[in-house]
Amino acid sequence: MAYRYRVGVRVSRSSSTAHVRRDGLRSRAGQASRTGESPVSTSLAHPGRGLRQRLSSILLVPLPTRVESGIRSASRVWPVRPLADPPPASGLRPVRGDAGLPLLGHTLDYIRFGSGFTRDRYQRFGPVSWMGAFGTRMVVIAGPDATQQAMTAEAKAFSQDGWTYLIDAFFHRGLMLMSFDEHRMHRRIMQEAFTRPRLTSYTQKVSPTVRATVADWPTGTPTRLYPLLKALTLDIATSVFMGGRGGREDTGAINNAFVATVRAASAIIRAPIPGTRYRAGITGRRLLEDYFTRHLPEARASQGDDLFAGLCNARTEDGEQFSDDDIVSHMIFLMMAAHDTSTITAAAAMYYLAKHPDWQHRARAESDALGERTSDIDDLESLTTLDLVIKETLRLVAPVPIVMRKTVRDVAVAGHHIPADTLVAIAPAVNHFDTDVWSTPDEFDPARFDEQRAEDKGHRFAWIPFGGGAHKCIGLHFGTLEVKAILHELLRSHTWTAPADYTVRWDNTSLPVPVDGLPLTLTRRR
Ligand code: HEM
Repeated sequence: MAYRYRVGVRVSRSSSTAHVRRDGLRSRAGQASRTGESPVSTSLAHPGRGLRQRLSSILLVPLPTRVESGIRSASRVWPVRPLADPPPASGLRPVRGDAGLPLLGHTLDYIRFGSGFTRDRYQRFGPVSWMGAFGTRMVVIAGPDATQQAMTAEAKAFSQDGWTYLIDAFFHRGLMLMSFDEHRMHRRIMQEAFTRPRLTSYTQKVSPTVRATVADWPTGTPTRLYPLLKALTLDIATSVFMGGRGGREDTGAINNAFVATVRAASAIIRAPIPGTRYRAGITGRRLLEDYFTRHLPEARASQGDDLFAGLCNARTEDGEQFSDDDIVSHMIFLMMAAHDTSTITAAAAMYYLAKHPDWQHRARAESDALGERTSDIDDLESLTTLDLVIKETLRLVAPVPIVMRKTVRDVAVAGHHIPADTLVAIAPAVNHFDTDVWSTPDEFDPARFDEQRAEDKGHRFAWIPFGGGAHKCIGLHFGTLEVKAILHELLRSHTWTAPADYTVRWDNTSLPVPVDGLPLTLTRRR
């Protein structure tokens, strides 16, 4: 990779080829420089091109409120029908819902309105409904009671094949795609790579990467923070997950492969036709398999304290361990599971802290009190204000707003009959706004999580950004620590602001990402 931007900044000192342009755009294999395009010229200062970049999809074009609510109402015009008749004398009700547009169903409504759309349907149909989406029909389960029932009491009726439908082609044999006994066995082995001593070593690697990276971030002008954070979390993953192995390879290509696999999950055309998102996802998967397979022998031979070596050496008391193929598949899934979710959380937290300077100030006071030293796991765990801020951020912007399942037999949820072999989307993000649990749920109010108010304790399934039951996120502690380390370092080194009239919009094409890359203005403190 022997190209340079005319005006650009190296974002990371730890990755050799990961370049991010001054406006926060990650390089796409040097395209911009080869075409002679100045990176700064693509910044917010140039409305024409900026517009194209800001609108990640034509579906997300901001519209006047009247038109927005018109589009929302249009999603309600379709005839409502029962999904299937309940067994006679069962006392169960049919699941009601509608198919939406031919083929597309309600896919476009979801992309545009995200959890706003699922909240609408919850109000309209209650905790169990069905809709057409992603070329098929799916039941949506939402609300704390129904979610709890599906994820715990009736969990045996739900396999992970709902995920298989959406992402198996790209995340084949990731832990989240496994069900029942096989899942239990793989999870037991993987748990060995997530013990407290291992988390301590992973966390140790995060702060130095963050410190080195954010020192180079542009200041004094609106900068798209999301791509910068995404590059940073990829650098962190390279260090924590790979122990620096492969650090000299084209991290830009690896990043693009991840982006392609994640985006392909919600592709409307679900066949590998050239030029489609789906095809790009398949190509990305191949590249990632090749990448991890190449580095596997070295990771196997090492006793390293990175996650890759951790998976290679993980062994249960009964001697169960992963095969080479397992490790490659688990690494691809883990990198994806950790990378986007942490980036979204860090970006959303930065947004809320910009909009609520009182909380930024309060969190900074705690970070400053820790002093200059590189924070370890105990330091990060002591940052209680950031705890509240991160919890509230995960409530308002759940990085995984729906989790997928498939029924393996007929099952009753909240008194509704769901037939066997039905695709199911459980919607945690709806629970996060339930007015039975949360006061003024649309407001950013981190103190709702403090010991006095403890609103989250109102229901076991009120706050479930990491899911619940057997598949609850295995990386929830590491994910939280990573986001904390990023915010902690940023609070110490910078302040940041957003214009008073700025409101972020989220693109829900796959996991939620800020449509405009999140332009915030950083100011260096020292
Ligand atoms: C803020 C960060 C994160 C969020 C919000 C998040 C969210 C979730 C959710 C909702 C699930 C449940 C999926 C389901 O029920 O089907 C899940 C599962 C999972 N997550 Fe995370 N995650 C985060 C970070 C991480 C990190 C850092 C890692 C790895 C280092 C990770 C690895 C996994 C794995 C392996 C699973 C599958 C668990 C299983 O099926 O047993 N996640 N995550």
